[in-house]
Formats: sequence, C-alpha cells, structure tokens
Amino acid sequence: MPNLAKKYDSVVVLDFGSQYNQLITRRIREMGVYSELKPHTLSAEEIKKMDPKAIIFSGGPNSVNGPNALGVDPDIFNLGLPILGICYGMQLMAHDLPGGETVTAESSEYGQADIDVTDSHSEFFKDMDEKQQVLMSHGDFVTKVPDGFAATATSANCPISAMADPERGFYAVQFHPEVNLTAQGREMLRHFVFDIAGAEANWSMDDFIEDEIQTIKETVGDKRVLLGLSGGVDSSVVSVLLHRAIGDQLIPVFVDHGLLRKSEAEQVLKSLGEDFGLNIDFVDASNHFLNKLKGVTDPEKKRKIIGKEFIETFSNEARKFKDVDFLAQGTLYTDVIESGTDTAQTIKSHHNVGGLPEDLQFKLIEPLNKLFKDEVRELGEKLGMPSELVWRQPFPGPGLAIRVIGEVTPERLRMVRNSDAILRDEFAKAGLNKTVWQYFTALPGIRSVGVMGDERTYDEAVTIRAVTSVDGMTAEFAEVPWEVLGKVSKRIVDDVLGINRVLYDITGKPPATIEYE
Ligand SMILES: Nc1ncnc2c1ncn2[C@@H]1O[C@H](COP(=O)(O)OP(=O)(O)OP(=O)(O)O)[C@@H](O)[C@H]1O
Ligand SMILES: O=c1[nH]c(=O)c2[nH+]cn([C@@H]3O[C@H](COP(=O)(O)O)[C@@H](O)[C@H]3O)c2[nH]1
Ligand SMILES: NC(=O)CC[C@H](N)C(=O)O
Ligand SMILES: [Mg+2]
Repeated sequence: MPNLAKKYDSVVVLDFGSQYNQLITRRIREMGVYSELKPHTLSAEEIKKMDPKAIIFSGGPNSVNGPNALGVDPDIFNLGLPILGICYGMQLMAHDLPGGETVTAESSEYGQADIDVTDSHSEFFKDMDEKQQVLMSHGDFVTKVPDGFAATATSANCPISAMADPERGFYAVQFHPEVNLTAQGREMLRHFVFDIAGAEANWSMDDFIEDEIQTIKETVGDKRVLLGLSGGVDSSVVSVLLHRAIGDQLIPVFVDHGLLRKSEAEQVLKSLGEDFGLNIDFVDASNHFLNKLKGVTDPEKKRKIIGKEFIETFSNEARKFKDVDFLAQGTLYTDVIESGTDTAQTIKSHHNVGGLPEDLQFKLIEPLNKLFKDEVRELGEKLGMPSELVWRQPFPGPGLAIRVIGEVTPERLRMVRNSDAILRDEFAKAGLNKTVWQYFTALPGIRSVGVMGDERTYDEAVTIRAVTSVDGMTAEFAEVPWEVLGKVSKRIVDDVLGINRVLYDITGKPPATIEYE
C-alpha cells in the first residue's frame, strides 16, 4: 500500500507483535478513515511527516518489564497527537510515562470478561452501558496510572482495565476493542477516531483501487510482471488490478503442482482463460513437485519445499519471456502474520511468504498484503468481478499436500482428492456452499479396523473440516445437518478405495487452525 497517510485523514498503528494488530487498522478503514500498521521503531519525526490524526499502540506477546520489551521513541508523547494504547500498548504507557507502573500478575487472564465503566463521561466510553463485555488476553497489568491519568474502568481480575488523560488525549485499555469478542469494541474505537482525534471519514475502497493502480504503474514502468495465478479469489483480484494498470505487460502463470483438487486445472483454465479472457501460461510441474515431496513428513519442511518449487517454476517461466523483473502474488495479511514477522511468532509458513527462498531474484508486487479476505472480496466486487469468483472458498497454495498428514503419495492424494470432490458435491446439493466459509477433507494419517462385506479392513480415515469465518483469522466449526454428513460419509466409504472411516472435526480456530498443517 502506498504511503497514503498524508493524503487522507489517517491513524497510524504501531506494531508490537499482536496477532490482532492488523485488525485494528481494518476496523479503522471500515470507518472510512485510512489506517496503516507501522513498526514500533518509527521515530516521532517520521510520524510527524505522515501527519496522522492519532496514534495507536497495538498489543504484543512480550512484557514491558521483560528482556525482550519493545519500546517507542519517547518524543512520540510530545507530538500533541491523541494516543490509544491497547493491552501491551497500555502497559507501555504506564511503564514509560512518569508515575505509572506495570507489573506481572500471579495468574494470567485469557478470555471474555466483564468490566465496569467507572467514568461514563470519558469520551472513550461515551453513552455506553456501565457493564461491558470485553476480550482480555494478558499476563501483565497496570497497577499505577501515570501522572495526569485517571482509571476509567475496572474488573474483578484487573482493577485498572482502562485509563485516560483527556487533557493530552491519551487513552488506554487492557482489553482488545478490535476483536468481535469485545461486544462494543467498534463503538469505542469510533469514539477515539472521530470524537477524540477529530478524524474525518474521507477514504474508501475506491481510493484504494485508484491509488494501487497508480503505484503499480510507477513501480513497473515498461517491465513485465509474472503473476502467480491460482484461480483463487486473491490472485484473481490481483490479476484484474494489474491488468488495469499495465495491460499486456502482465503474464499470468498457473502452476499444476499435482496437489490441485479434482478437475481444478480444467476449471481454472476455462473460467479465467476462456471466459475471463486472460492469456494464461499453464505449467504442468506435477512430477517435479511430487518428487521433491517424496518421503517428507514434517509440515514446515513440506511448506518450504513447495514455496521453493513455486519460485523455481516461476523463474523457469520468466526465462521464456523478456524483461520480467517482478513477481506478483495474491498474498493477504493473514499469510504474512501467520508466517511470522519481526515481532509476531510463526504459526505456519505460508508458501508465498515464509516459504520463499532468501535469494529471490524477483521484486515482489503484493497489493493485497495488508488486507483481509473479506476486504479483498469487497474489492473484487468493486472491480466488477463475477460473484462465483469473488465468493469462491479459499484453497491454500500448497494444496492437498497440507491436507495429507504424513507422506504425500499418489495413492493418498487420490483418497483426499476423491473424498473432497464428494464433499463438495454434497455441500453444493444442500446449498451449504453458500453459507459455509471453507470445507474440505483431510487424511489425518490414522488407520483403523473396519468390516466391509464380511471382510476385515485396516484402512485410512478421512476427516471432514467445515468452518464459518469472516477473515480466516478466527473460525468456528460449521453446524452441518447430520443428514448431509451421513450422505457424504456413505459415499466416501463406498467410492473411495482405502477409506473405511469418516470423522467430523469440531474444533475452532483458535485453538486449532483451519488447515491441518
Ligand atoms: N497453483 C498456483 N499457480 C500459481 N500461483 C499460485 C498457485 N497457488 C497459489 N499461487 C499463488 O500464491 C498466492 C497465495 O495463495 P492463496 O491460496 O492464499 O490465494 P489465492 O489462491 O489467490 O486465493 P484463495 O485464498 O481464494 O485460494 C496466490 O495468490 C498466487 O499468487
Ligand atoms: O495461500 C495459502 N498458502 C498457505 O500456505 C496457506 N496455509 C493456509 N492457507 C489458508 O489460509 C486460511 C487460514 O488457514 P489456517 O487457519 O490453516 O492458518 C485458510 O483459508 C487456509 O486454507 C493458506 N493459503
Ligand atoms: N495481548 C497483549 O498485548 C499482552 C501484553 C503482555 N504480553 C501481557 O501478557 O500482559
Ligand atoms: Mg488459493
């Protein structure tokens, strides 16, 4: 995203490593105010140049009193700008400003909690009920508010749940107003952005499109751009943006790595090639990928191999054309944060981020890497893309490899591919493809005893994963009618050789993730 903070009213969010930090920026963009996440190392001078209306300090995994504490330029407090500290951000304010104190509690608090607002005059909690349901997720807490501050909310486990110094426009909360589990969190953030910081809502997704097209044009010049096109929502949206910006300088490459779903290659070539008119370079690299994956069982190793093979395939293709300096990908913010950053932990290396080799010879173009899935869908609709494409369920780049736990063999790929086709068929018949966010089968690598036609079997199991979500950051298992599950189970066991048991996964994210590896 270009540096737009100066062009529109904006809020700068400083990153201390919370998994939710980019959710803060999107909550603010939803209000029509531009927001960007920036490193916590940004100096007061650099922030001043961006001319934001306010600053937010995000949460983070470290302790302000610990050896890995992350800090801010102390001059930030003298910029005359309103500041909101969230969780770690609040603790940091109490740690850095005179008179305050943050200590490590004897027991941590993770989950929903009730707080009592003690100062209903506070602009932050203006016109709100005294009791508020919030998400707490912390081990440290503020025991003394800094000079000039007053406590504004309290709870049984966290006596100072919020504090404020309205004079300087400094506000802080121990809970997370950016997540849905804080019932009125959006309202509180609105108070901060509009009433306290006085921002005006003068940014929208249309501005994003215009600004991105302009930036892409300037970056690319007369060079060519190879785009990894998967047929999924993200890379398709990128293809439209790029096509608008640079026309025929775009080379969309679709790779069949042997890990695609049933009939996927034909469908993608038809819908994006024939119907949508993209001139797709199709590469069948399946033997190559599958050979490299032979004997590999560790999930992170698989992901790294796939990331490397993708890049090798793209490099080989680039040699066929002249002047290819750039690689474009449909990377989303979820891929970035889960792959780990300087401040956030690695949950899994997405092939397109953490799986990339260090000596990449392309410059990357990733226009969506600050956005979430639902924002990308909104963008796709604004770009006039067909709704079947915009509302397609996500399919991960490493494909079926991360749905076969343990070794990826042709035999096991056949089992997961055919069972997945049955699941998708039955979900479509039941209309569930419109309501369930993502659904697929996986091979958990369990073998168990069965009896089929009076014979003993000792075969693999298949699990069904079906989740509802908005942005893929959190998810709940979908409540699928028993009847549909029964049909799917019967068809899988009847038709997919080598499967004698079907399981249904009833875990959310967290604590699980959506995919199995
Ligand atoms: N088979 C493939 N061929 C070429 N590029 C691919 C392929 N699979 C994934 N990619 C690249 O990796 C990126 C990340 O994959 P990801 O699955 O997150 O996004 P997507 O496929 O575009 O959208 P969706 O999340 O809806 O599946 C893609 O946007 C694309 O650039
Ligand atoms: O392009 C991708 N490359 C990857 O390596 C990858 N891993 C997971 N996913 C998709 O991301 C969303 C969140 O997945 P998890 O809960 O499993 O982390 C879900 O929609 C997953 O399907 C991936 N997409
Ligand atoms: N979620 C957070 O920001 C946590 C802050 C800090 N690591 C704590 O445990 O208190
Ligand atoms: Mg995909």
